[in-house]
Amino acid sequence: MASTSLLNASLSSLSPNHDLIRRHPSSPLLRYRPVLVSCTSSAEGKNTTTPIETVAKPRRTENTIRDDARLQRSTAANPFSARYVPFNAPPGSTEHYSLDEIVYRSRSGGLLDVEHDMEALKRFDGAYWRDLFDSRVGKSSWPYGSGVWSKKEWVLPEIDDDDIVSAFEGNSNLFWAERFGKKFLGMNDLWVKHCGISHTGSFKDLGMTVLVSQVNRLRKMKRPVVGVGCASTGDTSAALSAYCASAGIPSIVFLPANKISMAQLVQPIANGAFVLSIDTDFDGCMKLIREITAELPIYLANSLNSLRLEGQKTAAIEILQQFDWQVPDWVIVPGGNLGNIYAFYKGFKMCQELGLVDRIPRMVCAQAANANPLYLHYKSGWKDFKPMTASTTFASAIQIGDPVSIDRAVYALKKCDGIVEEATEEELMDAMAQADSTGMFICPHTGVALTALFKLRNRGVIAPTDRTVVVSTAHGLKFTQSKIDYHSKAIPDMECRFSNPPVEVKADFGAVMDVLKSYLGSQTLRS
Ligand SMILES: Cc1ncc(COP(=O)(O)O)c(C=O)c1O
Ligand SMILES: N[C@@H](CCOP(=O)(O)O)C(=O)O
Repeated sequence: MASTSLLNASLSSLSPNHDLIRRHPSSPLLRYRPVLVSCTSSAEGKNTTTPIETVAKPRRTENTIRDDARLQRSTAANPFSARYVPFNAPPGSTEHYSLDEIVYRSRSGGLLDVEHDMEALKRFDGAYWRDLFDSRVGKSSWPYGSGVWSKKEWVLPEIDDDDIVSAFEGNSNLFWAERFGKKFLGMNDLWVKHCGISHTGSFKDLGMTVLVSQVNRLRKMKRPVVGVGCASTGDTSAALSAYCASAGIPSIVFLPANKISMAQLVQPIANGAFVLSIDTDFDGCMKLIREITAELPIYLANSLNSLRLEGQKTAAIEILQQFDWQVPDWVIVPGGNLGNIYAFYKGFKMCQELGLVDRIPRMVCAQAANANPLYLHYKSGWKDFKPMTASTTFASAIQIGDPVSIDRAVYALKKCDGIVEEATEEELMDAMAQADSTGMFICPHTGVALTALFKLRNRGVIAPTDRTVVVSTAHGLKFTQSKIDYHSKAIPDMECRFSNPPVEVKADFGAVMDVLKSYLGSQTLRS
């Protein structure tokens, strides 16, 4: 007999809604000090030298890994740089800003992008970059033990290692979804990139390490940054508050009241952020934080700030790396404020432009049907974009109706021959339950992405043997209430076809035997 009460009892009073040291030549400073001088050049004049192991010096016990990094620092000038430029600027545009300026918008009010000196990066060939990035995986050297900072030259090349605030984020698991792919989709090459198995439980850590590191640098430069603020559906605020707390920087978070999960709410509270619970939705909070950061010395941490995307793009590079630099056919990403889909595109595109791979994957952006402005825009043939008021969705972190990165998302999807899909509440919850039943424990947003996969497989757009990666954006443990509701069959108008409620049984040998025999019998019959 199903026991809703068992599942809900302990949580009912709480839930606000349903919910390094091997010294390694991994520093580019180390690499271009001796290596550039002595390197051999290829036909195109590129450095083809691959990273060389240096002998590990015994570690002085009083040194921290930061001290070790300082000792390894080269005196040679850093050849790499980056700056802000208007996003998708017209040819001939000369507008640009130093990354040390506090600027979120171009002169015309448009989005910004971080532009790297690609000519400097191109002085090294694809094999060089592949080998360099590969040489840094799994190390504890500061800061390269981080999956983000292992790509530092492509992220924030000019920051001093001492200013970096990192939890050694990234290097997340790329899970071969063998049983899920075979059982539900007839696929043999399906993968889930678990970006949510991370310091604060979502992919936001990848961007936040970059943003908070730059803030740390700005504060040391005595720039007027008293605190860092964001609007959030729960994950950005968790990441911001953790990285700020780690660096001793005040954080301020604007949360839509009663619209985020309890696990997400408690994260900034525990990390000492100044938490404002505001009686509006995410879009209302976003509007407020933009107005407030224009008035007060609070640095904006949402993905409107293009620095964030520099960290997030490393997840795309990591996927290629984990496939030994083979390019998957499809990458499916759940979308809300729409920074991440562009970040993935940018990561893949840089790998192609710098010769690490020869093509980029097609991408799919998946939205909840209750918050689907991008989907509607796509369906209209990219005609007029209309922001909307998003309705409640179990995929609460993407309950966003007026995404700030709409232009970035459309650009990325057009460039990669991308597709936009949507998922109803029932579809996303069923997909989440199906994935969980094969050993995963995913969040509802990943359920949205899996629904998109189901639909594209059913329509024959994605073939059974296509190598496909579904990006899982948050840890399922942040969204347990939605799973409790589902498995309790406590969701109005939802069949909850894959629910698996606990069975209540008396503490009696015979009674336990009876239910077990019945269970085992049903298993035998099914196999
Ligand atoms: C768990 C989760 N998945 C997906 C997204 C969507 O990412 P983006 O806003 O970059 O589209 C977000 C945040 O919006 C999120 O928190
Ligand atoms: N899901 C996000 C929404 C805000 O997105 P951002 O990437 O612009 O910060 C959250 O967790 O707050």
